[in-house]
Order: sequence, then C-alpha cells, then structure tokens
Amino acid sequence: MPEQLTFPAESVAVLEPRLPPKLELQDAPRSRPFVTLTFATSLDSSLSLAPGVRTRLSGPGSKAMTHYLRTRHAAILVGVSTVLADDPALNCRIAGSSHQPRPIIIDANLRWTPRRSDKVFEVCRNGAGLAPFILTGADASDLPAASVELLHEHGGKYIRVPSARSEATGRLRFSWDDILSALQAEHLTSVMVEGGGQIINSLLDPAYHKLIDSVIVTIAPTWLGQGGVVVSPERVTDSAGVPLPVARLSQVSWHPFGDDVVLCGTLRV
Ligand SMILES: NC(=O)C1=CN([C@@H]2O[C@H](COP(=O)(O)OP(=O)(O)OC[C@H]3O[C@@H](n4cnc5c(N)ncnc54)[C@H](O)[C@@H]3O)[C@@H](O)[C@H]2O)C=CC1
Ligand SMILES: Nc1nc(O)c(N)c(N[C@@H]2O[C@H](COP(=O)(O)O)[C@@H](O)[C@H]2O)n1
Repeated sequence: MPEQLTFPAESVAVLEPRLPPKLELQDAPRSRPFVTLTFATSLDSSLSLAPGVRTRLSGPGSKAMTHYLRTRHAAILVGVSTVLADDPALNCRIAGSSHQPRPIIIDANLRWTPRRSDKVFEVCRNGAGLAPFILTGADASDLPAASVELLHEHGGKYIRVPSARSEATGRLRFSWDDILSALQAEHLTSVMVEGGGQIINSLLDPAYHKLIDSVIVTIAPTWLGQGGVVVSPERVTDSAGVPLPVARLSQVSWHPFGDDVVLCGTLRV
C-alpha cells in the first residue's frame, strides 16, 4: 500500500504566504521560476550522517509539510549525489493530491546511470510520480543510449545546460541563472530545491540570493555529529579580509510540527 500523508488545513494557511502563487492567481507570466529553498537539518546543520548515507530527520508532521510543498511546486530539484545516496522517489504522497512535481536532477558530469528499478521510475510506472529531467553539461553525442531510452520511455529526458569547468575540481558547473533558464524553457513555473549540501551551498552564494523567493527549513531536535553533509556556504569577507555573515533571513516565522520546528523566511530585501 503506497504511503498516504495528510496535511491539516490550518497548517496549509500558515504556509500559503511562503509559496508560489497558484497558476490561476498569477497576474503576469514570470521571467524565471519561483524558487523555494527547503531542506531538513539537524542542530549541527547536517543534512545527513555522512555523504551517501540516507538519514531521516523529519518527523511525521514536518514530512507531511515537505510533501505539501511538493503539491505546490512544478518541480523538485536535487543534486546527483542525493540521488546516488537516497534512491529517492521525489513524488508527492499527500492523500487526495493529483499533482506531481517534475524531478530535476543536477548531473553536470553524468555520474548517475539511471536504472529501471530506481524508485523514481517505479513511482512513475505506478502513476504516482513523474520521470526526471536530468540537467547535464554533456554533449548529446556523449549521452548513454540506454539511459536516453529509459528516460524517454518514462517521459523524462536529458537537458543540456551551459557549463564551465571548475578550476578547483575540474568538474563541470552550472550557474543558477542557467539552471533556472532551463526550467523556464520547460514551462516549470516553480521549483523547490531540496539538496543536498553542495547544491544548497552553491545556491546560497550571495550572487544568487536574488533568485531565492522563499526559504523553508525543517529543524530536527538532534545532533548528528561531525562528518555529516553540512549546510555552510562558502565564506565571504570584506575588502580587508574580515569574515562577514553570508546571509540572514528576514520576514521570519517559526512553526512547530511535532518535535520539529519549521523556519520560514526570505533572503529578498
Ligand atoms: N535532509 C535533507 O533535507 C536532505 C538531505 N540530503 C542528503 O544530502 C546528501 C547529499 O549531499 P551532497 O553530497 O552535498 O551532494 P548533492 O546532492 O548536493 O550533489 C552534489 C553534486 O551536485 C553537483 N553540483 C552542486 N552544485 C552544482 C552546480 N552549481 N552546477 C553543477 N553541479 C553542481 C556537484 O558537482 C556534485 O556532483 C545525501 O546524504 C542526502 O541524503 C539531500 C537532500 C535533502
Ligand atoms: N524533508 C526531508 N526530511 C528528511 O529527513 C530527509 N531525509 C529529506 N530528504 C530529502 O527527501 C528525499 C527523499 O524523498 P522520497 O521520500 O524518497 O520521495 C531525499 O532524497 C532528500 O532530497 N527531506
């Protein structure tokens, strides 16, 4: 029996001002998708116990909250290491909701080989989710034919995004402007960015704050300990080299969900 979550109407009302406008209420077309940054963290800012380790942080109430967010966004975006670690379904499991978000996987360097048994395809075949769009820096001629075919069969695809090679890692990187342009071209009007650590830390670069419309963070009352995947963006300094805070939320509100608390805010001025 597939999991069925419920999210109470009073909690819907609390979240609504933080969410993308419903399509029918949108007065003018947007030039880029509405971006919600959302993840679950421990008290020591960890997303998971270690890279590659799936770690449950959200309790039942905040988990249902995340799935409600999935009903309210056109797309849900994760990095390739999250897919490799978690084999996520990336679908919406709120009882009675017919909406499914489009999974977007950032895999600039083609590290993931999609397989028929992956959960994201399984839920798709069961009519309980959509197939992923994989954003890659690879040329069409370099895409593995079997992966292209598997994606095509389920309604997914690779999308080529302009990339630059990172001097530090030698790997291809995207700018967030290009990622959002690729989603806009697919008529995806909103996206929730779920993780993991590298994806969130790259989006929290001050150059991209103007692209983030809403931040919704679940904080679980637990310390995971050192060695976890941590949300901590690259440091910024003033002209004398003195460290400055990278970002601070405004319009902040806190909402308890069971043992967890959900923090809402914005980086927009
Ligand atoms: N608690 C939570 O809410 C969540 C937890 N997680 C956890 O996070 C962990 C995975 O996180 P990470 O290891 O940090 O990996 P990640 O999921 O952030 O993916 C890293 C990959 O994304 C690529 N990447 C990041 N920014 C990019 C950019 N701007 N352009 C192109 N490629 C980019 C990197 O090159 C790397 O290959 C897993 O253990 C997973 O369970 C993941 C999502 C949510
Ligand atoms: N909100 C939230 N709470 C946690 O405790 C988590 N571990 C995550 N992880 C994210 O959710 C994805 C799993 O999705 P499915 O349940 O398989 O659909 C996982 O890949 C992370 O992105 N999120």
